[in-house]
Amino acid sequence: MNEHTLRQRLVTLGKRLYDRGLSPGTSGNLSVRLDDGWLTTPTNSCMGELNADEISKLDWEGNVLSGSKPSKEYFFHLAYYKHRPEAQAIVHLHSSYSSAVSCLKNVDEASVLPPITPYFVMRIGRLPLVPYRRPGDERLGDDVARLAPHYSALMLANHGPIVTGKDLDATVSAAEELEETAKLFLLLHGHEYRTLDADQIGELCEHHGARWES
Ligand SMILES: O=C(O)[C@@H](O)C(=O)COP(=O)(O)O
Ligand SMILES: [Zn+2]
Repeated sequence: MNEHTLRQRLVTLGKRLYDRGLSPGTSGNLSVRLDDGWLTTPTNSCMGELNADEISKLDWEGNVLSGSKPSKEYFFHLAYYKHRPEAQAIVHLHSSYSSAVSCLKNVDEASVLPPITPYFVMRIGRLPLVPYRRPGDERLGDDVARLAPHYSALMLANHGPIVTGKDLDATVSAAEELEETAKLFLLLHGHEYRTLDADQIGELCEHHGARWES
């Protein structure tokens, strides 16, 4: 897709996330790679009301080339792109169930959600917890740089998820699926439940390119 189409797609998908209640108020940010830089949502923008012409365009040093002032967290998007070449797009949300899970005590910090469904394993994989930092704290860029080569998605403690993917549409879909998995996980609280076993996960890795190694 060319830049013009991707700008329109950011507007459409931002509205979809907002309308589904996954990005309340002015929370969250989206970005996508271009051949000559990358696009991100402006800081303090409402995902439901993005304007294609105001979307910020940056270079690979983080300089703004056009558009409005970018997300204050442009630096963790940049870190993900630099350290995970296959990441073509990034979605950060404050979606309720995922954010609720990000606040739980005693979660497995190697993956805050267990492998309860195939789709979660295939589209997200292991989801490590990133220790809490104030939103906008540039040390988040270092955290992301360290983890990006190994994980397609991260959970920011007491905040929300960051999801990457092979293109913008796939990344938004994966973020939606993550939210559903977080919801299932919380619904299962207090119940005995199965997780996928090592053989079942291995099969997903073999047939669908999933990754679940520690
Ligand atoms: O939680 C925050 O403040 C940010 O992580 C966020 O979601 C929105 O920040 P901007 O992208 O700067 O609007
Ligand atoms: Zn946030």
